[in-house]
Parts: sequence; structure tokens; C-alpha cells
Amino acid sequence: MLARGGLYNRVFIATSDPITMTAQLISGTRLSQQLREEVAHRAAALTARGNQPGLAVILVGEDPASQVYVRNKVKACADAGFHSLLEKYDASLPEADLLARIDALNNDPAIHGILVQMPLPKHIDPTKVIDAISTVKDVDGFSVQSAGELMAGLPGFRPCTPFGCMKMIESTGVPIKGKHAVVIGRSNTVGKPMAILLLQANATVTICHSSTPDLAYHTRQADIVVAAVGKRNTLTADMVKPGAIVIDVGMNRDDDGKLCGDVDFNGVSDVAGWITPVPGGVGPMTITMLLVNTLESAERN
Ligand SMILES: Nc1nc2c(c(=O)[nH]1)N[C@@H](CN(C=O)c1ccc(C(=O)N[C@@H](CCC(=O)O)C(=O)O)cc1)CN2
Repeated sequence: MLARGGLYNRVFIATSDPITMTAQLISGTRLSQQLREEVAHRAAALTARGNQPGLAVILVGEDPASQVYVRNKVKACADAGFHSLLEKYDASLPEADLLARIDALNNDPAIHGILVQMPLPKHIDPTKVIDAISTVKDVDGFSVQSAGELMAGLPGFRPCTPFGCMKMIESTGVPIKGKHAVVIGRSNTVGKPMAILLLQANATVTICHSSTPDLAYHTRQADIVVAAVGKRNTLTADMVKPGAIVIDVGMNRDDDGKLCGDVDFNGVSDVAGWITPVPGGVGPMTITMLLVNTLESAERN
């Protein structure tokens, strides 16, 4: 039984032990609300100057989860006062047609951000598609150019999920500088950029992955753990240093079909200092940071 409320409300867990340590909840929903209000104010100022932020969202195929995400992105745009275009294509869309569409959007002055929802159907090369998006409109931050800018510490768009995770860590008020951070997962869209962002914030960073022999050895030393594996119960209470900040990027289903992350939330809440929930944690922040990137693209314009 969980009682949740504010950004940093304690996570109360009904157990037989009344003095178990309880982590503070980092609510992505609440933090998103605050950030989206700021985004909407800045968007209104830009719109008043004749430069309304505009986002193009492209969905190829009928993946049910992707349909929900693109709908949520379009709604978030409307709520923030952005102009948005949702383009939906049949799964059989030829790659060349998609590239031609991106080319047209690259040259559309009303569009400041372009995103192609992932995953794409098998016959389409995601790298080719992402790299076709103009760097100045790559608000997902997935292109090779954007990855290079991140690596080099140059200005550019940061991938939305790790960017959101950084905002969540920062929201705790705990300085990242000098902390030991462990990132579990090495994907190009989450694990690797997450590690670089933490490094740029002066954390000492360890990246763990499926071939790491003793994951718990590393996580037990971590002040910050980011779990981005895609496997539930990857991080359990015995693997966490007391007081640590735990960020859960996972989106999995439990045996009852309920959405859950990579972290054993109930168990880890007894040990960690801060923890993100699933749902209501990193997911909403991913969409919020997309708005932030699109707004910044329009402001640069
Ligand atoms: N072009 C992109 N494709 C994909 C991205 C991305 O950032 N850019 N990320 C994911 C999907 N994604 C956004 O696109 C995304 C996933 C989940 C959520 C979210 O808010 N989840 C909710 C729960 C939703 C549910 O009930 O099913 C939550 O965690 O609270 C937002 C965005 C892959 N593709």
C-alpha cells in the first residue's frame, strides 16, 4: 500500500516493521507539471513575437504503445501552446518516402523539431532516418551529430530520457559533483548519453551491462543508480547503498500485466534516499524534455 502525494513525499510502505527507512518519491508527473508551466510561458512569449514553437511527429506503423506516446506528445504540445503536426503512415511506407517527408519538414520554417517515433518497421534503417533530420531540428537528440555534440560537451539537443533523468536527480538538491553514479544499461538512447551527462556533471561514472559479472558489487557503492535495462527486478534492496538516489527508466509488465520498472520499487524504497516510480516517473519527463528541446530550437531560431 503506497501513499504518494508531492514531489518529495515519503513513500510509506505498509510492513510489519514500523521503522523501515522510506525513500522520498521523485514524481516525474509533478516535476513535469512545473517544467511544462515554464515551457508554456516561454512559448507564449515566442508566439507573441510571431515564432510559435512547432513540432512534427512521425509515426510509421500501428504499434499500440507508439500510438499512445505520439498522441501524448501531440497533446503535450497543445497544452504548452505549441503548433504540432502528426503524420501517420502505414507500416509498408517505403524508406525513401519517409526520407523525402523529413527533407520537406527540414525546410518548413514553422517546424522547429522533428521526431520519428521508434521503433520503426524492420525494412526502414533507423540510423539513416534519424540522420536525415536536420541537426537543428533533432529534438530527440538521437542523431550521430547530436551524440557527437554531447560527447564533446558542445551545445546541442540531449536525448529526452536521460535529460529528464538529470532533471530528476537535480530536483533532489543533492550535488552530483563527486558522487559515484552507476548506470545499468548501455543503449545509444539512454545508457550511454546518461553516463556522459553524469560525467559532465562531475560524477564518477560506472557503466554496467549484461556482461558485468557482479552487478551488485558496483551498485552497492553507488550514490546514484540509473536502471535502464528493460528487465524487472534488476535492482533489488540488497543491491542499493542506504540513502542512494535510484532512477528507474524501465517499462515492463509484471505477472499481472501491471506496468513496472527495472527496480523492485517496494523493496528498494526501504533502503534508498530517493526513488522514481513507474508509472509517473521517467516516462512523463521524456515528453517534457521533448517540449524543452523543441522550445529551445524555436528560441534559437
Ligand atoms: N522518437 C522516440 N521514440 C521513442 C522514445 C523517444 O524518446 N523518442 N522513447 C520511448 C517511448 N516514449 C516516447 O516516445 C515514451 C514512453 C513512455 C512514456 C510514459 O509517459 N510512460 C508512462 C506510462 C505509460 C503507460 O501507461 O503505458 C509512465 O512511465 O508514467 C512516455 C514516452 C520509445 N520510443
